Amino acid sequence: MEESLLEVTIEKAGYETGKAAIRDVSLTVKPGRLTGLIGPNGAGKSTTLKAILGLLPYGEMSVKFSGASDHYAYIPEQPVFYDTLTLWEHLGLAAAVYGMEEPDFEREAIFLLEKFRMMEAKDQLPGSFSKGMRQKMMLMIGFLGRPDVYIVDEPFIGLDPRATKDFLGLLEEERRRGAGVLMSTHVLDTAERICDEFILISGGSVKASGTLEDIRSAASMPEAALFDCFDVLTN
Ligand SMILES: Nc1ncnc2c1ncn2[C@@H]1O[C@H](COP(=O)(O)OP(=O)(O)OP(=O)(O)O)[C@@H](O)[C@H]1O
Repeated sequence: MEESLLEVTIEKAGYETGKAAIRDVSLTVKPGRLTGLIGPNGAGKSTTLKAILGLLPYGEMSVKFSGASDHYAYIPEQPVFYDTLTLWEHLGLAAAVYGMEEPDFEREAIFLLEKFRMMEAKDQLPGSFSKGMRQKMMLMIGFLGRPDVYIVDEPFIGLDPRATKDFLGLLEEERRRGAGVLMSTHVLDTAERICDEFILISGGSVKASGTLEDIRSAASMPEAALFDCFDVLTN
């Protein structure tokens, strides 16, 4: 069996000790594969990602990054940035945290600035950026270190169609390199196209998981789009 980059078994996790916001959520991330975490507002998607990242006060759970793959990037839904650092300085700070050598940092940072069409904004402060530009900055910081595992919380809101295409192209390249991805999203038509597997969460627990075929079986809708299965399984 193919080795997983990340194996997660959450019995219970939440924001207060003893109070579970999510329960019985298990998932794996494999090399080159994209697992989509889907579910309605308030279902527990961000909570699941935060639990995996160790950001919650309460968790009865096991999170295993296999072997050398403890090198991961978390790309949050809400951009986080320093008001006094330019885009280039943010990338430099991330590179220092990743332990990158200066020439590698400069090559990769320039590649990403060109890829996301942000070269002109390189010396600007993100406080003056649009929502989409801030989101692109978070993506660039995530891609910079070329991690083994990407944990991405709703990347599509705020990105224009061209930026979405640039992002998906780069993610595809990273998957070919062997990186695995766990991504939460509401954009189900895109999820249906790009994900290998799905975890459908509602009310803090998993309602269905597996390939699109598995989700269709769970919904008893053999030919249906993910969107329609979602509707049936979360109602
Ligand atoms: N900081 C917090 N403190 C307490 N409860 C929280 C906190 N953040 C989220 N919750 C609760 O945890 C549950 C799951 O929320 P979560 O943010 O994981 O949903 P989500 O699936 O990511 O939703 P959305 O699609 O709206 O982003 C909700 O009941 C929510 O009220």
